[in-house]
Amino acid sequence: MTTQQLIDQIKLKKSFLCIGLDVDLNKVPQHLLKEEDPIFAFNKAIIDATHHLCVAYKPNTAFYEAYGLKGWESLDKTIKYLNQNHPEIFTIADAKRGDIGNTSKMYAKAFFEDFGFDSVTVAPYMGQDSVEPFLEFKDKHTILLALTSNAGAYDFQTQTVDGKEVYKHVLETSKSWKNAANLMYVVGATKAEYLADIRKIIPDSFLLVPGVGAQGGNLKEVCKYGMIASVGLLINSSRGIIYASNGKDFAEVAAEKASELQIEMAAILESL
Ligand SMILES: O=c1ccn([C@@H]2O[C@H](COP(=O)(O)O)[C@@H](O)[C@H]2O)c(=O)[nH]1
Repeated sequence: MTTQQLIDQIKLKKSFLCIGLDVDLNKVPQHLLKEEDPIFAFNKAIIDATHHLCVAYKPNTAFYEAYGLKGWESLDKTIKYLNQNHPEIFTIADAKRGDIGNTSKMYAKAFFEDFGFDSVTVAPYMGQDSVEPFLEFKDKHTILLALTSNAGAYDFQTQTVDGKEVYKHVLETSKSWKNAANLMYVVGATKAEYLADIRKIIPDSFLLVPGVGAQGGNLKEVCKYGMIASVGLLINSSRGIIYASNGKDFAEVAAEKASELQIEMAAILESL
């Protein structure tokens, strides 16, 4: 998917919501455990109930890897279901990969070609040659971790090196990489106060912003400092939506939670 197609969807749906599909079998409704593939059954129900309210889905691969081969199969079924039934929806493999060049090439092939995701999250720590293999894929997006939502972000990312915070080095340096136009960045919603500075370095890039909902990030604050004319934001909520109920009404209640965010987003877009 191109960035323009993503922007068009945001305008059409009046939403820049990304729903996180972080499936934990200890949290899904009990009745689903009887299904042959409870993870896929859960995802399918959530997607069927919410696809009109969001522009992206983000399965975090950890929640699938945790269930071994069966988990990978559930992830594969989920992405195939999305690509077949909702090809207009942007898909993110939250896998946080990145390794020496020839290994990164294999990660990129796996997520972009085999699974068919539109994007994958990548850690910048190993530098240029670990990220550029992801950037080679046309109309695929590499979402680089810049300033993450967790407390540990202060351990390294905000530390100063040569008079500048490490996350700023990541943003500035990555702009010079080959096919940098295929880069997006992760900035946590819990770090909204950094967004004005971040926008000075990357005024036009899309940001994936996790941390609204369960982690306490504030949607309005993020938009105030991070939104640009072409919106430039994908706001993720996972637990706050998908586990809003663990009863038989789980998908309906997830849709209500997603709708609350979408209505808030529509109002913000209106005032752009
Ligand atoms: O900085 C980051 C990067 C990734 N995440 C991931 O996003 C979701 C957030 O889930 P919630 O349930 O809405 O808190 C999850 O997959 C994280 O691994 C993040 O939170 N922060």
